[in-house]
Amino acid sequence: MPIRAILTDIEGTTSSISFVKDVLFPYARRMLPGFVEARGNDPEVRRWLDAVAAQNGGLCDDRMTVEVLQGWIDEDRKHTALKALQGMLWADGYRNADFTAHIYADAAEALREWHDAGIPLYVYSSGSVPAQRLFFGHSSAGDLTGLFSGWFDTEVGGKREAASYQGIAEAVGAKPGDILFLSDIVEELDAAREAGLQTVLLDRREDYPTERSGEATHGHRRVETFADIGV
Ligand SMILES: CSCCC(=O)C(=O)COP(=O)(O)O
Ligand SMILES: [Mg+2]
Repeated sequence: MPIRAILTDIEGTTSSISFVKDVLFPYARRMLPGFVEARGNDPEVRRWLDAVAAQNGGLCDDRMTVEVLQGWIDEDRKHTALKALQGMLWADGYRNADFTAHIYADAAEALREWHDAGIPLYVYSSGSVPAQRLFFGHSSAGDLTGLFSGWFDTEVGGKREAASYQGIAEAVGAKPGDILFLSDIVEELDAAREAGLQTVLLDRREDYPTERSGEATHGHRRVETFADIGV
């Protein structure tokens, strides 16, 4: 089947899980209390703090809200409010060069090749769109933002829901069957396949030391690097 657009996940797909879990999440956890104290009255920050407080019975003061958010970071909750706040926190880290976003060399190379071949590239991650732009703008392979034609986060819907992929196909103006979705999570690939997208499972040894095979792949084509995708 022809591929007219490629949609990619980030964590575990273009980039290592350990960079997100061992660098980005601890940074956000550490910086959160000072950030809320300094910027808690900015409307863009307040909006998300209030959303978290409302979800917890509306009785939270900021200190309690910070504790709730730190708990969500520990649980790796993909909550839109947490992801929006994390994006704001990481902006400082990238600006101060506290870290550079990890991208697998094979992913950077393939993304450049596909872009040069005229294939539109899109990102779909639980990380907020501003966080995605920061990530690819400060990556170990340089500023890759120019390679992408569009960005999607959980504002379009959850990554395990078929409707999200239908929404993305409509937004990019392509037939679902012409889009290839890349992810390390089989439940995300299941949802994309249900919406009619083509799928490939990234099964990177660094992220998943035990190879996923047989039933664990849910019938999705499996590769270990972007070089094996063969678009
Ligand atoms: C681009 S922001 C850092 C990644 C992140 O916060 C996250 O939750 C990654 O989720 P993904 O959907 O890319 O697996
Ligand atoms: Mg992922």
